[in-house]
Amino acid sequence: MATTIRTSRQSLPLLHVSLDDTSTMPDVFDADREEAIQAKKQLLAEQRGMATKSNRPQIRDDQEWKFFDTARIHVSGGDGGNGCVSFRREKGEPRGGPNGGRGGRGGSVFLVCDEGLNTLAPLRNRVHVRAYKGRNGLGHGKDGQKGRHIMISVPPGTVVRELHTQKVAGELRNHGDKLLVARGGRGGRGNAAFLTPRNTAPKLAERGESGAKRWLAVELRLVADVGFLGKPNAGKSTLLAAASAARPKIANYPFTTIVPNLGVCDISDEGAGLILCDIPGLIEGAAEGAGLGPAFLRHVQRCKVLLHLVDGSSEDPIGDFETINRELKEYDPFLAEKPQVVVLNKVDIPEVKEKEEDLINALKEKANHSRVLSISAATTENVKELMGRLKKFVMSQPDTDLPPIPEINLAKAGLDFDSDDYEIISDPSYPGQWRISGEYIENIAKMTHWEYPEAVARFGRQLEALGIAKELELRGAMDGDLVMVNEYDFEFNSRMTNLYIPQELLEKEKRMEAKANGKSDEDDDEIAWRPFSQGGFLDVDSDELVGFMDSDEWELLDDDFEDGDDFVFEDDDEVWTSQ
Ligand SMILES: Nc1nc2c(ncn2[C@@H]2O[C@H](COP(=O)(O)OP(=O)(O)OP(=O)(O)O)[C@@H](O)[C@H]2O)c(=O)[nH]1
Ligand SMILES: [Mg+2]
Repeated sequence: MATTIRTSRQSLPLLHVSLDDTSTMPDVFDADREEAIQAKKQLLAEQRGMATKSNRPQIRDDQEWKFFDTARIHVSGGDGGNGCVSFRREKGEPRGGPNGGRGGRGGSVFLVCDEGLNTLAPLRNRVHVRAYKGRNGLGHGKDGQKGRHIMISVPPGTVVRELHTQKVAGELRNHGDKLLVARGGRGGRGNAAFLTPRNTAPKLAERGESGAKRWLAVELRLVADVGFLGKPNAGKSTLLAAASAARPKIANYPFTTIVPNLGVCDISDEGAGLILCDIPGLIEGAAEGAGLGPAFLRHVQRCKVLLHLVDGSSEDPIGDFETINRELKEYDPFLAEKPQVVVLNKVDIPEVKEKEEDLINALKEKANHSRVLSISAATTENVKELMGRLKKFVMSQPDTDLPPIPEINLAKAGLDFDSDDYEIISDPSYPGQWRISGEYIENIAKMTHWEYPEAVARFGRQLEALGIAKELELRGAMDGDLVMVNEYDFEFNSRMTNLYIPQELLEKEKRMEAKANGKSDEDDDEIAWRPFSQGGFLDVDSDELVGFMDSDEWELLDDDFEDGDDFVFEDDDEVWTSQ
């Protein structure tokens, strides 16, 4: 079978535009000639249905493409910097006091309410949001710098939930409202913090606490005073355009509006400042999801008053009115309870004008109140009057619409979790093995530097203090059993003392003691002055820094900060004290 291979040459004639063919054009000045060429180019392109500068659709400016009212984002607070192990070294004082500084706190992630926004579109482009790490502590008692916070701007009316539990964490309603959604980790304490009369040369420090990490479901409920309701084509967008500077799309077909439009009333002094929200029209079956409207109904949940627009030129205006109210009741009884103002539209049309009085009376009867008015959104007849009355009515409404009650506090990180909240899991088919899970204990394990015997011993004391050691014993744990916390494991020891001190370190310790007592020999000396990370101790005349991580970590941290960045310091940053 013969296959046709499309070569570029084959497609060439299609694309080729003969610009040299100016024979049909009059011989004119260069500038004109240029213009003529452009005109011809455009003509050719248009004939072929190609997009040109002038006929290209203006997608960029189309608000409808930029409107998003839901988003999912993953936020992570920066990890705290690690504490540092270092000792003061001075001539004549070979073993000075500990002076390792504390790691800086990691930056946090905040959502901040910005009234200049009315869509969650920016969050769609940025799914993972990370705050900056705190820097590691340094010698000379210097604490590491704090990591920078990250602020995410969201529009008023943004409701934040934890995705996993769907619990509400809060709502950002007013400009400047701030919600902490992922706290940065605390910095680990340096060895200076572990100085006690009994231990004057603590060789331990903490790793930084990890920042909180979670997925969030973010949802926008526009905040407006008046929400428009009505069938498609009733003239809702026309009314919004008549009363405000908003310029929504208006056309004589249903579902012209496909996203909510907000406008601030700027006609008549009485109505000025009223925030109006125009949403897509509702149709029969909306409660079951028909049409576009239902998805947008939550945007009018925050409104104090609903403006129910009835198209006077419809075949059955009263039927329309009833349909909408029925659908509303079925879809969301809370919305159906909201006070309505009923407006008969299109009274500029003579046939409508004729029926105006009857329709108004019928609407009053069906609505069971007298807040019924006729207007023409197209000619703006009575629109000023309507806005003035609307504003008065809105002002008279009580502030019953409270923001959702927060059900979960996202301000917690690592050690803010309840220390009693742990679980000991054992499997009879694996005797002698125990797994401990719980946010608090897992964080403590993460903050322990397992290479430092003293740090491991301290972890043991913490297990004891939390009652976990006791609990293990009660459940039958024996000395030498395997205990696991996350990826860390160690041997159970009912006293939880001297956990896992490797033999070589113990020997080194002895040599140090011997040296301090003046009993060292040449060989020991050499070992003693090697850096701690290489198995030795400290240098003579300078601070010996022992970073917890290998040197890669330091370089990585440096990259996290750009020159000239200013760091945000928190006033309430607690300082840990040694126990
Ligand atoms: N004669 C007359 N026509 C009107 C009036 N108000 C709106 N219209 C026309 O009705 C048609 C629909 O108007 P829209 O404002 O787009 O209606 P809508 O309620 O926003 O419709 P959807 O967005 O589809 O829900 C347009 O052709 C408007 O010009 C009015 O007061 N008088
Ligand atoms: Mg519309």
